[in-house]
Amino acid sequence: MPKPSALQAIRFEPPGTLTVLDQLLLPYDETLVPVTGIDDGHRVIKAMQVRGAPAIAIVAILSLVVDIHARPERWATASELLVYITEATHYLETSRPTAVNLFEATKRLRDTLASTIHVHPNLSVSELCQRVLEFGEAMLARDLSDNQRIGALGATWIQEQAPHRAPECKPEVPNASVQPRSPSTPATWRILTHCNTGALATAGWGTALGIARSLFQQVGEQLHVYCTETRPYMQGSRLTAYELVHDKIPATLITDSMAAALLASRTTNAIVVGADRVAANGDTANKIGTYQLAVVAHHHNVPFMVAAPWTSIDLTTPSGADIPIEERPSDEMVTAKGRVVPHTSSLHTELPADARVRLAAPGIATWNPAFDITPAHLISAIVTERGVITKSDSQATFDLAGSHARLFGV
Ligand SMILES: CSC[C@@H](O)[C@@H](O)C(=O)COP(=O)(O)O
Repeated sequence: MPKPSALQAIRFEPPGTLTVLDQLLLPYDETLVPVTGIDDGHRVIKAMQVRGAPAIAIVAILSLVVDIHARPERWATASELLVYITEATHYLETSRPTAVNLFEATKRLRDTLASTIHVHPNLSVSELCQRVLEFGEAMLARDLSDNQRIGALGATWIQEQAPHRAPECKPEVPNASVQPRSPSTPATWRILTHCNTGALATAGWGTALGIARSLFQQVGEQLHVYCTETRPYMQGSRLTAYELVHDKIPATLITDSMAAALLASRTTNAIVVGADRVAANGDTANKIGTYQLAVVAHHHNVPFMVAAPWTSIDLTTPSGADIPIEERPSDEMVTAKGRVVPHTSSLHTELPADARVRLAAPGIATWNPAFDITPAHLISAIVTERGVITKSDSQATFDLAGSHARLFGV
């Protein structure tokens, strides 16, 4: 089990104690929220107190673990418990629709338990509860090891494949979080990332941000990470910046609208993002704003990398057109309600509270998709824990079913 750290989104003490870091309050407040069962699990996922494709799946399953261990006397047989688990996992699936990790984990759990009971018809309720606990603990351990593998593979790929930066590049934007780099010393390696894909979105280390961590381990201060704010939830300014400052990785925050100007003014080795669902042809659903970064990367001939464990790859979904895109409530876009206020003015304190969290004119209509689809032809590489998957420039899509067969030896 990974040792507790300030960045640990999920804290589980087997078999029945689960808390999550309330990410609506970061970076200003580190509050742990207890998750005592599937209702709490559904609520913290839907409200985005915990978020990130892998973390959503892990918290859903662990909320079921604590739920069934609370009062196992509710069931007389393992088969009765399996009925409850089946209903509970389908309920947890209604929390958020896009990240496939949740559906992969719930289906795999149901199939595993049904097979177990078929082979061991006399399994007791407590023995089945134990199997669910082991399943959840294995998810935590596997996600962390997957991320560290993705980080190492991605960092190596960038150093081997991404264009080395010209020395005459402009220096980095001054960086307050570590010893300010002398203006005349530009970084050797520069990457841009979007949303939050670090320890706060996973069991630890992270996927795209895991690549940044691994690259920092290898090249140190010669790395400079640029992260976008990622409106409207602000995963970048509130969470990724928090992780980068915590790890003392040289970094600069930019607004979402600055990405094209950054690539136009500073040679960037790669744009590295995560994924909520990668379709069989490589089309990728990720945080809203990812698609436009891929277009900008293509225009500037910058490698565009998707970092995703195989639990985020959905071979049953043929293309991006088939991926459900979550729409979030309007007030999450036009107010800071429910999360820390990104721009609380110290002036005008006489205004009513609502006016101080309102970010748009009352009455304006909104469109608030939480994700968008990046077509496979804009993606240079998909970094998985089993290997980096690429395609020739003449290929518009990936053959991920073929990659899976090759990498898993099936
Ligand atoms: C390793 S996290 C990968 C993705 O889940 C991440 O990039 C993302 O889009 C998160 O969206 P969120 O809405 O914060 O759950």
